[in-house]
Amino acid sequence: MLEAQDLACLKGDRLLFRDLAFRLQAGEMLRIAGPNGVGKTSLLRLVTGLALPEVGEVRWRGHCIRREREAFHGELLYLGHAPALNDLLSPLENLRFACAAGGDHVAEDDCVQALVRIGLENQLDLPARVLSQGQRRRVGLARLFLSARRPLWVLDEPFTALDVHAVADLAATLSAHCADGGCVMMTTHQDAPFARPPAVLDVGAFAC
Ligand SMILES: Nc1ncnc2c1ncn2[C@@H]1O[C@H](COP(=O)(O)OP(=O)(O)OP(=O)(O)O)[C@@H](O)[C@H]1O
Repeated sequence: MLEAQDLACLKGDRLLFRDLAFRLQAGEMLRIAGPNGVGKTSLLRLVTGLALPEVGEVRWRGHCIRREREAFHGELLYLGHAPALNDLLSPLENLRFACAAGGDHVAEDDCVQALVRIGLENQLDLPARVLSQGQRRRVGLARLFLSARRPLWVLDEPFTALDVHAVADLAATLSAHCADGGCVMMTTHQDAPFARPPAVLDVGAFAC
């Protein structure tokens, strides 16, 4: 479904990696590994089309994502490493805004159910500024329950700040998405109890 060939990434005047290639099929999970600063987030930004590679290209369903941008983004859910919340809005308002901004027209009841399912039933109407770091992370992750129709999930450090039960729940959610024919590409520095261990792409192996 998703593949990259000969990718090179330039940041400032520094080439982070080159000749990077991978393939991600339906039902598969790929973990992007490597030390701090090696270029994992930078790779996710290339893969999502938020940044352009210096060399190489990314293909989705055989088409270059630069040429089929709209169709590709309609099938992609990208969650960055920091939950992008408006501190003045509640989790419910933030989730509804994120869905609308991403082009998903989701009913309020479905947003409430997603937040309850991710463990925020007691925080639905609080301003986001009073939430703990783990609760902030959960608000962003609630989108996963509203994005089953998007087969490709690209997640930057989704486990950060989650407690042990939330890590297990998220691992199960990601495993279920793959079992349903979706695919997941993520960075993480921690182990999680996936149904099947993900394939690993070590960006350090392509570092310049
Ligand atoms: N505009 C820029 N100019 C120069 N260097 C940059 C620029 N933006 C990012 N970098 C560098 O690019 C490198 C890769 O950053 P990136 O966030 O992709 O790393 P990472 O592997 O995701 O790290 P971490 O594990 O800490 O999240 C870092 O060394 C960073 O300092």
